[in-house]
Amino acid sequence: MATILIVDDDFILNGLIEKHLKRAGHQTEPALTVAQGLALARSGNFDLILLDVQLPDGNSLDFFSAFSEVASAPEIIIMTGSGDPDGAKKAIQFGAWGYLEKPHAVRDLLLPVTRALQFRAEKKKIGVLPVALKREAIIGSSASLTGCLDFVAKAAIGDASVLLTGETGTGKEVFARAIHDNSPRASHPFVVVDCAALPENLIESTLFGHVKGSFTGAERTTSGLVKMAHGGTLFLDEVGEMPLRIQKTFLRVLQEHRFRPVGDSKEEYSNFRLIAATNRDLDSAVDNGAFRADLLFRLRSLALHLPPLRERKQDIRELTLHFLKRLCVLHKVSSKGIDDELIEYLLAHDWPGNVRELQQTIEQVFVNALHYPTLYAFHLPEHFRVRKTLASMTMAPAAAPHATDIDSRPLAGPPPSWKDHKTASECRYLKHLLAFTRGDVREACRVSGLSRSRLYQLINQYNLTSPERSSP
Ligand SMILES: Nc1ncnc2c1ncn2[C@@H]1O[C@H](COP(=O)(O)OP(=O)(O)OP(=O)(O)O)[C@@H](O)[C@H]1O
Repeated sequence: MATILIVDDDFILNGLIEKHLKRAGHQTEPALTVAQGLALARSGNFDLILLDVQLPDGNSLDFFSAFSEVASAPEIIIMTGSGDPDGAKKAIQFGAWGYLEKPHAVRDLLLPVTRALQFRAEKKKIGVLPVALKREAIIGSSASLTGCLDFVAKAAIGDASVLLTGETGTGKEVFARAIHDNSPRASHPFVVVDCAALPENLIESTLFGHVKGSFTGAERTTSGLVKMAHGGTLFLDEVGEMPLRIQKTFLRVLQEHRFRPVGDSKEEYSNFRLIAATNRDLDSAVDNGAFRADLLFRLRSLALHLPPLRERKQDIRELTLHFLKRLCVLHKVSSKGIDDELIEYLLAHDWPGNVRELQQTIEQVFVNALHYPTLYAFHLPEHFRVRKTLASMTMAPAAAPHATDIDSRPLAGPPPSWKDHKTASECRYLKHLLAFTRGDVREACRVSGLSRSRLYQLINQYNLTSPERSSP
């Protein structure tokens, strides 16, 4: 006998399902809304939840993780209208046990329920009932983010190498840490290697260590980052920037977990798990000969692509509240409210710098509103307000200058290829950025929303004068 929660606002259907399940010997509880369902799920000890999608107080898929993460970690079967392949796909991506089309929900009920309960019983027997994921640093409950969290839960169990891809600022490092923190290696170090910032002449020594006197300046024997990650996780950030000659060496290290410190005759061993991240298309890099196919194959045993923020705007409000709360605690000021118009502005933006850009924007808003109890759109950086004001004027959208446009003059003559145009614009933007921030890397990152390593990567790519790397 199992305990089953039925969340469906159709009172009659709910009753029919209850009757059916009770006849089969199960205990049931009905709920008519997301809120009621969540309250019951949190206070009860359910084996299974039958979850309708469209409920009076919201789409239950938006709360899927809240249902699945309650203490009893129930199986979930989604129920929705017929002919909704998207709903079915989403349900499975979220980790639902199964999917029932509503018109036949009563008729077809018992088979999936029995299977889900059998599966649960087996899980209990072999002791793999999911434990709640540690995800304090990861905010958001959109469908795509929840899918990424499911990946974290699965990836954390084993030792296979993981490749995280996604635009700058989407949270690749945050997810790498979450995999580590949820893994059996959590009590050992998480060591970050920023491949874009490795000094060319010291790469081997930084990674593998060196013995005293092996080169000028090697005053004492030092361990490298690979050794430091022994027992824990080695995180190769911006792995696409790793020079080819090191890629070859690293492939062997990855296969054998053995390496030789600079100037040493003996090999050392390190039992690390590898997670790598990149915002580059490594398949194209392989085609261009800039990245080794065999290394990519090794890195990509498990792969996760993190969606850009513009594709999961449902997370913006939650992230904003989180960043604001953190700032209030940090600066020891009482909590502040957020005006709805401000959220509208944030939702209208495309966030090329993703969560990092949102975080920096909220920091700016916080500073501008330091003495106010509520944050208003007025406190946003100027370019947000300029763009919104222009958009709301009668001006045709195409004629409205974009605040971040570098050159809004009409183009003349035959257009260059898209690639040439993109290269020229990127280079011009970088020059403008570096001149505007007088080469201050931290400021350039803040203004552009680029990460430090991505900025260096672009500076190298366009052969621009590299600013000081020592600034924090
Ligand atoms: N889901 C999230 N919840 C809370 N904070 C997040 C989330 N995703 C990213 N952040 C924050 O955004 C910032 C950028 O995240 P992170 O460095 O992990 O991105 P990234 O994809 O590794 O960027 P890059 O490719 O530029 O190195 C960090 O301050 C991080 O804490």
